[in-house]
Amino acid sequence: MSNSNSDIESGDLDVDLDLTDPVLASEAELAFEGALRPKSLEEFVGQTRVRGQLQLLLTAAMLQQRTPDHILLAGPPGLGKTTLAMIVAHEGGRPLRMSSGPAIQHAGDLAAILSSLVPGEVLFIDEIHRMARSAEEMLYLAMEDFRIDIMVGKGAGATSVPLDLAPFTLVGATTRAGLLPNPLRDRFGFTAHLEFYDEAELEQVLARAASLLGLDADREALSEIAGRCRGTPRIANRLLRRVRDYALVHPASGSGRRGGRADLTAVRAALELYDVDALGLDRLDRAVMQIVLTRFGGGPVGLNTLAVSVGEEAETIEAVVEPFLVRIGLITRTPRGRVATPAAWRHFGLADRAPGAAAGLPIDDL
Ligand SMILES: Nc1ncnc2c1ncn2[C@@H]1O[C@H](COP(=O)(O)OP(=O)(O)OP(=O)(O)O)[C@@H](O)[C@H]1O
Repeated sequence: MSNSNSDIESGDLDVDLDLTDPVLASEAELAFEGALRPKSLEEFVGQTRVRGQLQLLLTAAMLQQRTPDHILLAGPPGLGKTTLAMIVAHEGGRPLRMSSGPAIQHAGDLAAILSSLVPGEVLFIDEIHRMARSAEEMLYLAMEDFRIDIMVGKGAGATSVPLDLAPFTLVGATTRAGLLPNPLRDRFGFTAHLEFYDEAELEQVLARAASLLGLDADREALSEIAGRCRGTPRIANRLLRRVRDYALVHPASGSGRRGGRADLTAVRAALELYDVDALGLDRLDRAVMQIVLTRFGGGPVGLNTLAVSVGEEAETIEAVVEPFLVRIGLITRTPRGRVATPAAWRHFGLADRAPGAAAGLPIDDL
């Protein structure tokens, strides 16, 4: 994909309300996202520990002239797993094949991919926890011995024919590392757990994206977006684009710049329009919190009940919504379900309805 500014700018002013789901993102959003992907570990912002570990792994492989060990990237969506897989291929000058767990529903799907890999190729399997069990078992042997056994024929006459594969590096990505069977997890030479980004790192991501977009953005404008993007670069970049739209439509007076300037006023107005609150909660986050607080009196609420109540997949709640709500201290996970914290009651202006409030307890003591 080309990385020129004109390519990035060609998808102007499409309106996309979804800020978290990559599947539902418009084509223009995906093109925009792709154009902003860092191409090297040096350009990749944050995740310092993981970057250092990956750098070591790739350099050692290069010095020994072998394919790097298999790598598992775990963490919530939008933190850079696909980007890192591309960097692993790019840094080593290796070709990259991309697939995903849901696309591998039979061992034959995987055999077709594995048998056509060229030596040294990087195979990226996104959502690897959703691959069919039969394919998973084929992958064990492929990862360990670069070999698979293909079954020929059926019933009593079936025989297994070994097939040697070209050496390759598997990069698996998952939002649910806990769902991977141990034999698969153990075959990765390195597992990276990606963390949410802090605000300083997100400001760097945003400054880079603004410069690639040719957008004149104030430091305080970027800092405001950084505080509202759920610790996630993908959301940071999408919010920046909405802010750019706003600045285009409402150019700041006297800026003298075509397309306007992204200042604090533009950021606040754009984020209000798109329903992103001061903590970065979007509509789904708020719907989840409202259910916990008002329908279940603060909890505990089980994951499935929560998912049904907001009309979402339990997996989306668990992988996308919950980690962020836990991280910013609005809910805690207990063995009996999700429970709202005092901070949640306060954030939603419901402190007087919190359990114990009627007895006059201060909210922090609840
Ligand atoms: N560390 C980073 N520095 C700069 N930009 C980043 C970084 N991490 C992610 N991004 C940006 O965020 C966007 C989303 O990243 P990416 O697609 O790699 O996330 P992901 O973890 O693979 O998400 P998913 O699990 O949904 O596939 C990319 O366009 C990329 O530009």
